[in-house]
Amino acid sequence: MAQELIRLESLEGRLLFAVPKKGRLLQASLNLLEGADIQFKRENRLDIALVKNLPIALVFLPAADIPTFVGEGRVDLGITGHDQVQEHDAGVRALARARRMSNEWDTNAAPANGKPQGCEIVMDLGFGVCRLQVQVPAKGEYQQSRDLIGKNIGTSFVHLAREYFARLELEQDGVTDPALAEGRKLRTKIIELSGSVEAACALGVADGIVDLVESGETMKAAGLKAIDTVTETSAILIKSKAPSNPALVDLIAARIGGVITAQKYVLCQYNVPRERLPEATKITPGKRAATVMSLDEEGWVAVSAMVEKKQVATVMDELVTVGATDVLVLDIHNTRST
Ligand SMILES: Nc1ncnc2c1ncn2[C@@H]1O[C@H](COP(=O)(O)OP(=O)(O)OP(=O)(O)O)[C@@H](O)[C@H]1O
Ligand SMILES: O=P(O)(O)OC[C@H]1O[C@H](OP(=O)(O)OP(=O)(O)O)[C@H](O)[C@@H]1O
Repeated sequence: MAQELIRLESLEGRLLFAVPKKGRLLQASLNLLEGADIQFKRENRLDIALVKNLPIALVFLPAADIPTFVGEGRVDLGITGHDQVQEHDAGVRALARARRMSNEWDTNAAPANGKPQGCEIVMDLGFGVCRLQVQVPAKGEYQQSRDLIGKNIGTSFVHLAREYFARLELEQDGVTDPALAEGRKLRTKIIELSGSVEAACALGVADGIVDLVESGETMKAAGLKAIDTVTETSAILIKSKAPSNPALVDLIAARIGGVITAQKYVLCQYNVPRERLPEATKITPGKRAATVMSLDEEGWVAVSAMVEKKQVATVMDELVTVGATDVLVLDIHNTRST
């Protein structure tokens, strides 16, 4: 406790950066921090770590809570899933609707710390890619989401699931007037589950579920199939609308952006006869433009250009067909551009 108090005091003047404390996004987030040279040592059981080389404190939080902390301006920056931000925003919309219905207007809605509410997406981080899908027993009677109207749905994403089924119910009932839509009670029952959602159908808790799917292994093992996608998601960097140190937020964003670019691209170098250069640079246009240098051999040039990793094999094949030789592919450790 004493150690925790000392730490809280030393947060003074530091930018607060929320990082998922466990789960699917943790390791990739730590790799990003390392790539961005954000140095820290996380003490055992402590969810706050002071960064040694920058005025930043990392706060390790559940991915699902990070949009709330950033959105309320308690924390300046955060890494979480886009699905979690969407779920949080759907929750905010539900609360606003409930307040409108009960005529409870302004006082509770004002942020306690006076900061503007909500978070902004700074960039996609390229990992944690998956889909939030409606799933039903593979051998069951339900074929489309509409068949689940009025049934029990198990999920951790209750607000997104509610909005999804509310839309389906409106469509089915032919309601187009937003005023009529506002006060309607949902016929579909959304059951909040905090984990192992895929077991809900087999255990008779739910008729269908709304859960994340990446490889589909979990879904298949549970005897389920996907019948619709609620949203697609990946990890994102978010910032509060009023960060305590905007310049430091921009610096961190630039560093993280550089690491992501480095992970996404390789450097392709080759030699090519000068007269084939236009064809070659069409294949490797580079991020801005390819670098072309003269070779100490008449009629030849050396070219280097960044190429997306996932395209590099095809690019190499194509370069050879236009007469390139000595094609090399090099890893990029880090990058920075404006
Ligand atoms: N199979 C997956 N593949 C890719 N990304 C995933 C996958 N499962 C979850 N994610 C991403 O990671 C985020 C956190 O999910 P995760 O299951 O790791 O949560 P958690 O914080 O460990 O909580 P829980 O205790 O509910 O499992 C999700 O919101 C989603 O953005
Ligand atoms: O399509 P797949 O590749 O099988 O991935 C999907 C699973 O991954 C996530 O759960 P996770 O394993 O993180 O644990 P959890 O169920 O406890 O959230 C998600 O909730 C699915 O269950």
